[in-house]
Amino acid sequence: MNEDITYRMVLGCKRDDQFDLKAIVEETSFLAGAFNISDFVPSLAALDIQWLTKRMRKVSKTIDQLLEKIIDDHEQVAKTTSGKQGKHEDFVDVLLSLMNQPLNPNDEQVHFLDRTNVKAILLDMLTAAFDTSASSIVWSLSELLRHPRVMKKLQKELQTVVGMDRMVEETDLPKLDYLNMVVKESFRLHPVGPLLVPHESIEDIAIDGYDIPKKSRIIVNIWSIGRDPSVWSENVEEFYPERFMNNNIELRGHDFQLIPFGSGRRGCLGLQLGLTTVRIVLAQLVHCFNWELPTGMLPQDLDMSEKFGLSMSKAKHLLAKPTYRLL
Ligand code: HEM
Repeated sequence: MNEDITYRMVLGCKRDDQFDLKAIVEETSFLAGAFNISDFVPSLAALDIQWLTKRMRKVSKTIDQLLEKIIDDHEQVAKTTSGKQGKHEDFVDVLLSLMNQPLNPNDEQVHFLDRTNVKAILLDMLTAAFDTSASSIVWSLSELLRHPRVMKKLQKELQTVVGMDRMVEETDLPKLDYLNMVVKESFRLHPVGPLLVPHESIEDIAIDGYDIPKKSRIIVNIWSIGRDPSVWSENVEEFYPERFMNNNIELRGHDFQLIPFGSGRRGCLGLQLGLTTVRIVLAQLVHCFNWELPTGMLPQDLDMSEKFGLSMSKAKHLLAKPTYRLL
């Protein structure tokens, strides 16, 4: 489902079965976050002893073919619909409309965007959008399966606010306070970007007695912040959404104890979309279905190990049996 949403949202088209987007994005994220010994011993780079460069070349060729095809298709459609009224424009169309525009009216040679830039932006959006929402939903549902009390309470809220004769809609989301707390609690324990993306300090600064010079590479470990008892309290390892009951801690980057989307200028630009996707999909899964773990498995036995990469997903797939529950 997430693959379909991403295709439509970023590429403005239906899924192309010729390409396995999930595998492409997973391989790209793995390679981007992989430990590369040549970063520390540059003289080994030419040997490519971990075969990372070889794999990167292979995946980059596949990505290029996919993006070239998407751009070609959009250019074809643009030619045939040019000048027609009511033409629907998607994200790729907007980027293409900016392609080859002069950045400076007095200098025709320097362009705002070229074809390579367009492909890079599309790849950035695909990798940033694809795994993040899906992983967050899997983590949240897994925590609900491990905590039947929370699952029941959430189902009760959905039953009261939405009823049992229709599905949850986006307009219901502001009324679903407990859902909001469940999602925050899940992001606290399982941020899909545990180290955000590397930032750079723009001025000299001292934090807690440590001097950090201007232009330092800054890695913010939000995974640790989310599990720091001095920030949250003693029951920090427990999945307990009620901790958000009487406070205004938000996910938008103002409350530094909870920044799963980062903060500031380089924070996630898909925050609103990602958050809405996680909330609506989780709400529908919990509202439409009762969930059971495989026979004999107890909630506390559910494996919650993490797979570390550029994004942090669950190491083992979640297996659970749904039973439809709406009227
Ligand atoms: C639950 C879903 C998502 C989560 C948890 C998430 C999380 C993040 C995080 C932690 C960062 C790095 C921020 C920083 O270092 O300060 C980021 C960056 C980014 N995200 Fe998301 N994201 C999600 C969904 C999306 C979606 C749906 C899109 C696009 C439609 C998107 C586009 C981006 C982009 C383009 C950046 C890079 C921004 C920059 O470097 O300027 N994200 N995201």
